[in-house]
Amino acid sequence: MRIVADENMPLVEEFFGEYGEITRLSGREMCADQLRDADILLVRSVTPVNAELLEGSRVRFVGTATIGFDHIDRDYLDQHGIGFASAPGSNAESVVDWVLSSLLLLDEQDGRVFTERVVGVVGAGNVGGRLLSRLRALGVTCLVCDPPRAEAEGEEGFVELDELLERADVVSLHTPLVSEGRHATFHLLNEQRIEALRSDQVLISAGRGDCVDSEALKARLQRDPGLRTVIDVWENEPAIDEALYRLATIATPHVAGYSLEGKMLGSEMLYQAVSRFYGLPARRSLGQMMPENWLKRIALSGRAPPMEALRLCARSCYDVRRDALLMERYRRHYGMAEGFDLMRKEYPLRREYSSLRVELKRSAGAVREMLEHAGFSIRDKRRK
Ligand SMILES: NC(=O)C1=CN([C@@H]2O[C@H](COP(=O)(O)OP(=O)(O)OC[C@H]3O[C@@H](n4cnc5c(N)ncnc54)[C@H](O)[C@@H]3O)[C@@H](O)[C@H]2O)C=CC1
Ligand SMILES: O=C(O)C(=O)[C@H](O)COP(=O)(O)O
Repeated sequence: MRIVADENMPLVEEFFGEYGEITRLSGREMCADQLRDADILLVRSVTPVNAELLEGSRVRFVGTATIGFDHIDRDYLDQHGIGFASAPGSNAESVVDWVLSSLLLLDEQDGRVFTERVVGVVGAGNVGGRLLSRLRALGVTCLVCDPPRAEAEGEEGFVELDELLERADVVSLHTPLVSEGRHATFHLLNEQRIEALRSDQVLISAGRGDCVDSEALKARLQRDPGLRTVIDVWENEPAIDEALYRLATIATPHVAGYSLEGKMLGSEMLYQAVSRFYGLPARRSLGQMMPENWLKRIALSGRAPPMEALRLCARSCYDVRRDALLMERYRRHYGMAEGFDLMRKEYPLRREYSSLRVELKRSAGAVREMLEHAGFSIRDKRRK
């Protein structure tokens, strides 16, 4: 079999090597001519997979190593009997780490503690749901807006979007991009809703760029820089609006989900899907390939102040500041569009909070609880 895969997908050779011959291509530049004799196509979010790309090819299976699949024309695949898989949940923990790191950075900027803010989560699926679990465990008051879930599960525990926007101190967007239908999310945050936000609120956008009307957001921020924004996903990536970029409080180039764990799991999920589709054995597993975090452990005394300990562990593992500074460096060297993509291609190693072992005595109640709830792996401190 001939397998064509995005050049930015890890472990393709390791997983798929025994299934066939692998060709690596740039995801943004992939075109129909390159797929003529391909059987399996493995993409990430930057490749629109549709009639234009697939017409005339013999592709029988398409996999995207991402959670979102708004770049895939599912109807076309169904109509042509082409198998499909995405990687649900693969990098959800990574996005949650990115949100927590951003909240901690905002705390530093304005001398508050995020656990005292009301956080509104819009879209409570794999990402939003895990964010809610960690925040609630940390004692944060949360509001949830997810109309599809509210319809299926009952209204209790859910609020309308406009109520959430009014009541939350922090609004965190985690919806998929859906262009049509009752629950469409294209410009879910439209001009009217953006205008209604208070100057003391924080808007976090980590779903898809098109869920927010970026022209309206830019106009609002130009008039009122008080409103703070943490933006990972943008309209027109990679050629994003530089003025909006400059107005954002924290800006990253669609890397919230870029932990090593998240990217590798995405590849493994596609390997398993291909194995099921073709009835081939799946002999490899991620466990054999996931390296240990080079920061093996942090040992803390039970006297560590919980919030200080959380900041220290979070910064040691992943600090969103690194990515914001790096994005600015890439932009200055290469320009926005090229820099945006190059940073994603050359993204430095990043591990999830769960990969960091924190050693604490069993009796270290409050600090132990806080770190565990934030997502770190807690181990009992050994006696000397
Ligand atoms: N910034 C990044 O690097 C990443 C971004 N994403 C984006 O985040 C999105 C969400 O990811 P998951 O939580 O894993 O997806 P999911 O499919 O598990 O959950 C999405 C949730 O959004 C809800 N939803 C749908 N329409 C809605 C609406 N109009 N208003 C409120 N909620 C609505 C759904 O009911 C569902 O519960 C992905 O589709 C992807 O576009 C995902 C991973 C990384
Ligand atoms: O999983 C998703 O959905 C994402 O948004 C990915 O993290 C995006 O990564 P790329 O596919 O753009 O490398």
